[in-house]
Amino acid sequence: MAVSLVEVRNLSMTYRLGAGMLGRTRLFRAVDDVSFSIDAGKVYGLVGESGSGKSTVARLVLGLSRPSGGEVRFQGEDISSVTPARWKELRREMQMVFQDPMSALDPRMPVLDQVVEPLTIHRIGAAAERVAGAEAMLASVGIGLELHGRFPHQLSGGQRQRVVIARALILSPRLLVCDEPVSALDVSIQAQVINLLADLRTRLGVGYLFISHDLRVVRHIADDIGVMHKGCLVETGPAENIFRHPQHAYTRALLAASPDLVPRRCQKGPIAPGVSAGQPAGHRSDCTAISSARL
Ligand SMILES: Nc1ncnc2c1ncn2[C@@H]1O[C@H](COP(=O)(O)OP(=O)(O)OP(=O)(O)O)[C@@H](O)[C@H]1O
Repeated sequence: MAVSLVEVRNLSMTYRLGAGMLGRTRLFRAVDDVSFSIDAGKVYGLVGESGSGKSTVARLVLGLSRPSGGEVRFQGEDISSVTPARWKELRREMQMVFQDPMSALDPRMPVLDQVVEPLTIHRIGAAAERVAGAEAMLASVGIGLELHGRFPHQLSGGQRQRVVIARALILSPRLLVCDEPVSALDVSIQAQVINLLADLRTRLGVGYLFISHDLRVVRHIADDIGVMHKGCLVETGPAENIFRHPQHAYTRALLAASPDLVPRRCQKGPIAPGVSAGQPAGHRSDCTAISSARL
């Protein structure tokens, strides 16, 4: 059987919160027994309301935090037990695009240099090759030559996010973790950036962990979807199955919150009481994940 690009097994993350009234440290389980996999070149969309644990999963997949339980395997390798040398390679193979492009870019560095820099850090190619590679990558994300000398504050939000995407993809990663990559952009620009990401994954064969609270965005790009609720993955499966035959009440509630996307028959199921997209997560629920089988 082929090895998955990413395999997340029984992942949990418990945060220690400050001492409560009686001076005891309180624990908060932000991610609870989450399992899913992403095949090479595929897009796994992780959706859920604010606070449901999506970004925590992203940090764990990237190895930026240590899980309290479970493991993340990247191309079959447990990322918690790799050597420092292998870790450096993994840093190159896993790249990320976050919501705020401004924080991902150096405000004092012109656009072209921003994309050359990762090649320099990883000592890839000679100086002239790095520049040629960066120019080609900027062209493929739709950033013309006239913008190469500009600084981040001289770009629009959409242009900035394109530069961030070019900077991430210049290293030819196998995985791109996109955490709310378009939520800071105008709706008209969101579609352009999503189309660009969809096009790039097809052309470059890179797999995505694509996180969004917005089902409309995820539907455009994801092959498979996982629905998170209060730290648990309550449903996972092929995107079309999730949209057409949602099994979990919370998934139906999320779909009902995006009525323009829901096929009419999906709106008939019972809606979980008191749940809507964008509501902060409160107490834990039961964590029974429903796997939506391929039809
Ligand atoms: N370092 C931390 N210490 C304590 N609690 C944390 C920490 N980081 C996140 N949390 C909590 O864990 C829960 C999950 O947070 P996370 O950022 O993963 O959610 P999310 O689904 O990505 O939300 P959003 O869409 O708003 O970014 C939240 O309740 C959050 O307050």
